Amino acid sequence: MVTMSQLSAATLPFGVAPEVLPELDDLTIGGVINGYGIEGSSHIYGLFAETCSAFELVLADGRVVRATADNEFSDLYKAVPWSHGSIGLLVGVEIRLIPVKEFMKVTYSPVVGSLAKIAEVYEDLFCPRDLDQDNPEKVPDFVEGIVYSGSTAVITTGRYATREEAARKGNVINDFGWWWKPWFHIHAQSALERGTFVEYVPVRSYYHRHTRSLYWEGGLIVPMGNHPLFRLLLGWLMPPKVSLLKLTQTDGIRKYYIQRHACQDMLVPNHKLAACLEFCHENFETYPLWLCPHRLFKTEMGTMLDCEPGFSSNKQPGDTDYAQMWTDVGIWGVPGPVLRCEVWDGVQATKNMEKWLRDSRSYQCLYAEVEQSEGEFWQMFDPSLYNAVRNKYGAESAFMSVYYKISNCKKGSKHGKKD
Ligand SMILES: NC(=O)C1=CN([C@@H]2O[C@H](COP(=O)(O)OP(=O)(O)OC[C@H]3O[C@@H](n4cnc5c(N)ncnc54)[C@H](OP(=O)(O)O)[C@@H]3O)[C@@H](O)[C@H]2O)C=CC1
Ligand SMILES: C=C(/C=C/[C@@H](C)[C@H]1CC[C@H]2C3=CC=C4C[C@@H](O)CC[C@]4(C)[C@H]3CC[C@]12C)C(C)C
Repeated sequence: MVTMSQLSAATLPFGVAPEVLPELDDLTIGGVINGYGIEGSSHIYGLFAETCSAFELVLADGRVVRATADNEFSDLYKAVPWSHGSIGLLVGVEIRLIPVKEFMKVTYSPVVGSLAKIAEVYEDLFCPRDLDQDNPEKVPDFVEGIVYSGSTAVITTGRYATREEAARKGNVINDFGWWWKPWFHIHAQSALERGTFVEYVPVRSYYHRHTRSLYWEGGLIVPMGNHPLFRLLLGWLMPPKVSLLKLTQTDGIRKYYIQRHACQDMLVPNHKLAACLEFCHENFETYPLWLCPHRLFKTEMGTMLDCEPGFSSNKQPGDTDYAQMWTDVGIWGVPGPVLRCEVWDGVQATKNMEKWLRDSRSYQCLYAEVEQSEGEFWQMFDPSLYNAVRNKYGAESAFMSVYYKISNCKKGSKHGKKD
């Protein structure tokens, strides 16, 4: 139950931070490990779970074990991410910390052109085609892309900077973490008019930059939330607690979100990004889209997700023998056809997306609505290690299987179809 906000507050006074710190204040360590956690530094370090060196778990038989990548419980260590609490209860975690500086030098670069051009510029900014593996300083510490329409995007890159550098004459310091400041994605969008600009941001405000507006979902819940007067007087109230929203969600709101709203993340290898953006445009036409690069590591044991088969012999910019460069495409908001009052079927759009992902050997994020069948789900994810670990540690008789926990088939029944 330790949150991302508590984590950064506890580590930054010592000049250190986790390698990957997902942006929303209230996400929990347990949630981002058993589900998945990502941030603009994941192109270097991978997903949050990969930055942890040990998990302490309570197993179905009551044993408390410490699992690491190379002890007798290494199978548990590999199987916990994406398992959604269906293997054991995570009660302790050892997280790797890195030394960090007090500021982030943020560069906002506008891109105008086709979706294919956006994908190309985005990729060039964090893994240049001439990437020299011996020159890692060419690679920024943080990267994210926000695609505002079928032809416009702003890619932001961040590099840690000292207080002295930030304070140098001519540099702009902008602490956009304050409640009266414009929401981050709106501020970033101004690069489309201003052109490329650079500013220095206190590092904690940068880490949590999407909290106040829940990326851009906050605008749907509080439509006037970014109005200057609202920000000035009531901005400190933002964001509404996601757990409270979930708890108070009525059937009507839930149906609206499933049928007339998109909230999905697609994980794709980078060389499929342009095709994925085209697919998103045809299937959802929802903007902005979020692009967050991350490395996916090849593992000997296999996990629920792994690199694309054959990637080592078909290496793309940024790939190594042991990790492939992927991107999380976040699709959150009201689809174009719904805005234009046209017919649009949210369930069908999700099914289309799941099929596209299965056909492309890519993955869906499981916090979202999952419509695919159990058989299709296990075509997308690799069940080998997951099933072996559940069987070996007695989880099968204690915890519901991940598919029944997260999929739509359980809705309406307390324990899911299988139970
Ligand atoms: N940048 C990012 O990475 C972001 C990620 N997210 C998504 O939000 C989720 C995290 O949200 P959060 O509210 O913290 O988590 P949730 O409470 O939604 O938990 C996510 C899953 O992990 C399980 N879980 C949580 N803690 C434990 C634990 N200690 N031991 C075993 N299982 C556990 C939950 O099981 P149970 O249901 O039984 O509680 C649930 O299935 C992530 O999984 C991610 O998909 C959202 C926004 C940003
Ligand atoms: C996974 C990522 C980001 C996801 C966020 C955009 C969504 C995660 C949880 C989402 C929400 C949860 C519950 C809600 C209650 C509803 O009544 C309203 C919608 C919502 C607030 C919904 C909004 C989107 C999320 C915050 C990435 C970054 C990996």
